[in-house]
This record gives sequence, structure tokens and C-alpha cells, in this order.
Amino acid sequence: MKEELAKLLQEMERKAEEERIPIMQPEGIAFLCSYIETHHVRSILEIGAAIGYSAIRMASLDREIKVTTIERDQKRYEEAVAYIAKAGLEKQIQILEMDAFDFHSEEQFDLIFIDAAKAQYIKFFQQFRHNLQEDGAIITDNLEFHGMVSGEVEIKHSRNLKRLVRKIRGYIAFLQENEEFESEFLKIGDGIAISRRRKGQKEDLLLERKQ
Ligand SMILES: C[S@@+](CC[C@H](N)C(=O)[O-])C[C@H]1O[C@@H](n2cnc3c(N)ncnc32)[C@H](O)[C@@H]1O
Repeated sequence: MKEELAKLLQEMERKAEEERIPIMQPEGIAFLCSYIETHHVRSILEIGAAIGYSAIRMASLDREIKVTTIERDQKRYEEAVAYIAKAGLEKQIQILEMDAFDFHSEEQFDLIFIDAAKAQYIKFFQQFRHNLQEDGAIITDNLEFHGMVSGEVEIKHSRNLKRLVRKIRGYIAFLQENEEFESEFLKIGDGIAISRRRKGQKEDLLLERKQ
């Protein structure tokens, strides 16, 4: 990695820590980058850009990689735009300021990375599975949610947190029972799931869309 880029990423990590912006943890982003490299991923759709940290990490792996990333928070979007420009990655990263549920496209991606509102994971998955290449993968972060999902870390007084943890457990069950996708759950970073289409399912999906 070039020295300038490494410095920029360090600045972003510091900012995220100071302002409590939830960017990917080091182990999680390292895994994501090695997945992209070993699977020769070239096109990525990211739901949840925040300040653009993971988008920059992913796009800087290879000049051929294109990232489309979506952020609904105006301030974070503007900060991400500035960081992407500083990294010189405007040609590789397309950032959209919008609610991801308003993003409708026929484009097919090698990888879809879901890293936005956790309570909406099932809805994101259902909306964007249509945009996944046949051999692609949907990766979701934060499935352990700091140990709260397994119950290792007890939630004492927050109803909202309890509700969120119930939603994440619901998403895990949704993936485990999913007939179209097979998911692998990894204890990396804050907990990652990799979901790939079972064989023959893309053809069924295309037929379903034609009818
Ligand atoms: C965990 S942060 C993303 C971190 C980023 N992927 C990284 O690691 O650098 C989640 C972001 O998703 C955004 N978000 C949540 N729900 C969204 C939605 N429906 N559409 C677009 N962005 C959303 C939030 O504003 C927040 O900035």
C-alpha cells in the first residue's frame, strides 16, 4: 500500500474512533480484502458507506475493481466524497447519496456487502439478491454485534438494543433456513456471514422475474 494512502486510512480510522463512526473492524476488513483478492472480485455493491473507509480499502486493492456504495446520511456522504477524492479513487468508486431501498438497478455485482441498518438486513438481502452474479456472494457484517447476539454480553437496560439483537438473530435464522442461498458464519471481526446461491437457483430467479 502506498504511504499516502496508508496515512489517509489512519486519519479515517482516528476520525471514526473519535466521532464514534462505526467502520469495519481491522479483522473484518482484512478478511473482506482477502476474499476480494482470492475470488477475483471486480464489481462490488456496498450498502452503507459511512465515510467511505471500507469502499476505499476495497477499491485500492486493484485498479480493475469498481465499487458502488450507498449512504443516506448527508454529512457522512459528503465526508466520504472528500476522502474518495483524496485517495484518488473517484473513477473506481461511485458513491450515491440516497436510501438504499430507493436504489433500483439491473446491474449485476460479484459481491454485495451489507453494512447498513442492522434491523433491515432481511429487507436489504431480499432487495439486492437480484443484483448478484450467479457465482457471487453476499457478505454481511456485525452478526455477533459485540457478543450480544450469542448472549455472551448481557444487555441490561436498553429496549432498543434488545430489539436490534432480536432482529439480527432473526436474520441469522433467515439465512440458515434460506432455500436459495447457503451461508457460512465466521467469527471474524464483529461476525461475518458469506451467502452464496445454491446451484441452479439463479436460473429459477430469472424465470421467476420473466413471469
Ligand atoms: C456501519 S456504517 C458503514 C461502515 C462502512 N461500510 C465502513 O466499514 O467503512 C453503516 C452506514 O449505513 C448507513 N445506512 C443505514 N441505513 C441505510 C440505508 N437504508 N440506506 C443507505 N445508507 C444507510 C448509515 O448512515 C451508516 O453510515
